[in-house]
This record gives sequence, structure tokens and C-alpha cells, in this order.
Amino acid sequence: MVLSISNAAQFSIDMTGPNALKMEANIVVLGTDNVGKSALTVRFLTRRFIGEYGHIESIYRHNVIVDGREVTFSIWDSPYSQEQYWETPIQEKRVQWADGFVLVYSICDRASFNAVARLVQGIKAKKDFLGVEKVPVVIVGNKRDLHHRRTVTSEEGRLLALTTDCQFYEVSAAENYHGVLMVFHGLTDRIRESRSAVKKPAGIKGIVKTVSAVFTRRRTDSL
Ligand SMILES: Nc1nc2c(ncn2[C@@H]2O[C@H](COP(=O)(O)OP(=O)(O)OP(=O)(O)O)[C@@H](O)[C@H]2O)c(=O)[nH]1
Repeated sequence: MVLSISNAAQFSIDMTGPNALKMEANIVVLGTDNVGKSALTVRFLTRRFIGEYGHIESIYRHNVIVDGREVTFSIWDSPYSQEQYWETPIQEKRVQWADGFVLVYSICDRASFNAVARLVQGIKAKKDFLGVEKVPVVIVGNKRDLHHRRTVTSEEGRLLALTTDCQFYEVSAAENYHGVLMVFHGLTDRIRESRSAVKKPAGIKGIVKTVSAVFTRRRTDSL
């Protein structure tokens, strides 16, 4: 199902400057059941927390201005499939489609944290296989308001992010919009960085490849 929500959150209004470029970002939100994936997504889209969200899989389209650039987000809020995450064609499609990932666990649910640790490895391995060197991933510990029921410490979350080269945030989708905004803001920055890294001039390996491609082409052209 594709929902289109417009006129929602705008966190900057500089649309007129010379830097007001447009950008598109496909984002997949993943995590085990009940961790708050939909709450987080809907909070970002509407600024609201509505409590119950059902289990509908959706792609939401949403335009916002981030640092003077118009960003069109397509956010895929997807349910968790327990086993062989990477082996079904639909899951594989998700990974190919995504420019960045938001991996959510609940700070009160250790199994959900362990699942995120597995997900991040799986995503990186799959993207690596597809030739993507650095995939933008944000790890989010949700339900921060329930700190009295915490079973995963902030340090554990931070350490996981550090060792897997991801960003890390602890948020409460229930209580706070700003933290959720930071998640999507941070991910947008990472996506932009990863795109400009791809455009950087090739290193020596790239030059050798280009030169040999030119010579190979000349040879085949002259046959
Ligand atoms: N206390 C608290 N509850 C939250 C928070 N975020 C979500 N919830 C609640 O957690 C439950 C699950 O939230 P959802 O957003 O439906 O979680 P989900 O990960 O999309 O769940 P699935 O649809 O099962 O995949 C709901 O009852 C929410 O109200 C939060 O930050 N704090």
C-alpha cells in the first residue's frame, strides 16, 4: 500500500537559496515485532503518537526540507520475518531498493536488540555483495520513556553502532518528536555523504580500470 502524507513536518524553511537542491531517499525501517517501527515512522511523518498502528506494511512518501534541500523520503515500514531474512526475493528487493536503513529495537526487549545486531550484519553483507561499500544505517533504541524496564543499556547500543559503523540514537517515539527527527536527519546526512563518496575521483585502482577499459574497447573496435 502506498500512502502519501504531505504538509507534515517541516524543520527548515530555506527553499529559495542556491543550495536548495532536491534529493530522494528510500529508507527501510526494520526490527522485530512491537518495537515501535510504525510509531517512529508515523511520528516523523505527522509529529503525532497515536498509540496503536496495526500491522499494515506501507510505503510512505513524504517531502521535507533538510538543511535547505528538499528531500523526498519513501519510507518502507516493514514487518519482521523471523527466519532466512535475506533469502526471500521480497526481502532481497528491499535491500536493493534502500538507500538507508533504520534498525529499531526496544530498550526493554533484549531479543529485539540481538535481532538488530544480526540485521546489521546481514544488510552489510548483502550490500557488499551488491558492490555497495558503505551502507547508511541508523540503530535506534526506542521506548526510552520505559527506562525502569530497561534490559539493554545505552552503552551496549552505542558499542554495537561503533563496531558496525552505524549511527546510534535512543528515542521515545511516544514522548518526543525531536529525537525521531534526529534519526531521519542523521540518516539523510549519511546518505548524502555516501553518494558524494561514490562521485569522488577514482583512486589508482579506478584509473587502471578505466585505462584498461579504453584499451580493451579500442582493440575490439578495430577488430
Ligand atoms: N512506552 C512506549 N510505547 C511505545 C513506543 N513506541 C511504540 N510504543 C508502543 O509499542 C507498541 C508497538 O508499536 P508499533 O509501532 O506498532 O510497533 P511495530 O514495531 O511497528 O510493530 P509490528 O507492527 O508488530 O511490526 C504499541 O502499543 C505502541 O503504542 C515508545 O516510545 N514508548
